[in-house]
Amino acid sequence: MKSSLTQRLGPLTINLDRQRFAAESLGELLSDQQVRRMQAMVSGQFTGKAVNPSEGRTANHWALRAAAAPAAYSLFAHACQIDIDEATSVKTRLEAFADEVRNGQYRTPQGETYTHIVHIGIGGSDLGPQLLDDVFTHLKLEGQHPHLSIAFLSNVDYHEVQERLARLDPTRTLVTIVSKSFTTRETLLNAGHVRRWLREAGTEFEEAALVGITCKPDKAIEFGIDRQRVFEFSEKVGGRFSLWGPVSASIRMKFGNAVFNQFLEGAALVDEHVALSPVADSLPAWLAICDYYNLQQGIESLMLSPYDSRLGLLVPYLQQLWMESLGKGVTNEGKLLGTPGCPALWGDVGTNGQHAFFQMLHQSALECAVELLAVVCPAHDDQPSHQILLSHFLAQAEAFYNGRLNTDEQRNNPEINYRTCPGKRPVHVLMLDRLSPYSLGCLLATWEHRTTLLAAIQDINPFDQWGVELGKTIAEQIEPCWTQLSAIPKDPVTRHLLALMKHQQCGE
Ligand SMILES: O=P(O)(O)OC[C@H]1O[C@H](O)[C@H](O)[C@@H](O)[C@@H]1O
Repeated sequence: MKSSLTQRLGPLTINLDRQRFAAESLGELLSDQQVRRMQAMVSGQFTGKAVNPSEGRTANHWALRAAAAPAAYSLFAHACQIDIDEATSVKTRLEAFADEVRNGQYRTPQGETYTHIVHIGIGGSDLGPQLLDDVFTHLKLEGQHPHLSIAFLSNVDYHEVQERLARLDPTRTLVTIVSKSFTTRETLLNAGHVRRWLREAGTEFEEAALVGITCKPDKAIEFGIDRQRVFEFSEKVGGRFSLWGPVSASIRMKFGNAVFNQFLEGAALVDEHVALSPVADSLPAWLAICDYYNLQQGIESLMLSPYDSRLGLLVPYLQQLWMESLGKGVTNEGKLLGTPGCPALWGDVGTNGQHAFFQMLHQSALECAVELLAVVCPAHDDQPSHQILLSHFLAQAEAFYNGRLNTDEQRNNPEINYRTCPGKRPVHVLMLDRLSPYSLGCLLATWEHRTTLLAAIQDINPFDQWGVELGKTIAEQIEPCWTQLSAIPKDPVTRHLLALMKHQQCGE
């Protein structure tokens, strides 16, 4: 066997032996120019260069972790000391407030402790904290507050609002309104619903309960949030890279600062590794190079299956990071990209996926890469069942690549070819020693660097999302058409559909 493409970083191990290329050094798969762009992306982030050219911004989400692990950064981040200081100062304020909520110093107007948090936000202001809440709750961490629960409100769907609020007591609920822009329609609408619900219990509850997390503190104050409880983060932190900072305030409150800071330290380990490794040799770079190579082979789909139920929300979280960052149509120079900027990312936990969509990946003509993630040491003591789970994990990794009955002769033999599995699916194997705040931080920061490096290889901007604007603008134009007779949708199909809906709703 050729030398193994295995790399280990802290609690994370990757293996890339099952790929379609033969190169022993992944850097060989790239041009010098691509490697230079990767270098510029890495050093640009850590030295405050405008790596987000379409918005003329730096990207300093990593400074949020530097606030928890300063030593690691002192080696390379002098140029961004101001960003680190800013992140540290808001972290200190937030830590103090989270402690006050946890230890009952910050109380309801009736002098009781808070028992619920409603976290309102969407996209980057929701997916990360939801993932953290889910994983950390499963981990049964010592720091977890015994009585504090979090309910997330993201969608603009009143069914959800009703259902979530019905289970909560407005006199003992704290509300974190999380929005980088503080203009997002869904978030402000839900915040309005929740504010009314609090007000019905008494205006004093509304005044005490609201906490704002945003880059636009003036807007949060204008909304009615006390300045003391507005926690600001930098405009240079992209929404989908923002879970490391005040966006996760509710997580600090429920699980404690020590737990959250371990999560940041896990991410800081990856930053240090990426910054100090030869650029094409870092662990995230290996993954990004495989992703790029596969795209060039026409493999435009990536199925991710974590073999651990506690990671059930990982895929939705990564879908935003990956596809909002890399789903671009042009390069930084405005040239059309010939391929998608990333494979479409989807998947579900193993072994569940094996009994649903794996069949299609084993036998159909769909070109798909496969990423399987295992947690080697479980948090329970039923070793035999974990060994069965890991056996399935290892078996699928083998089956996707080796296939079955896949010689030309077998494939063309109708007597047996219904059993043919072509194999040669590129397989990325990822293993975490165990699941912890630290290892999760390490995993998510790995994906962030993988994302920005894949962007650099292709010369695309991973930090903007202009496509998202289009639907928002059209929705703004459609909204008044429900109530104003003079407002009519411009598009004839929308006009037709709206008329049908109105008819069905009111029998017009
Ligand atoms: O945090 P907000 O400003 O409310 O934005 C929430 C989300 O809005 C948009 O959908 C963007 O595409 C996302 O990147 C962002 O995370």
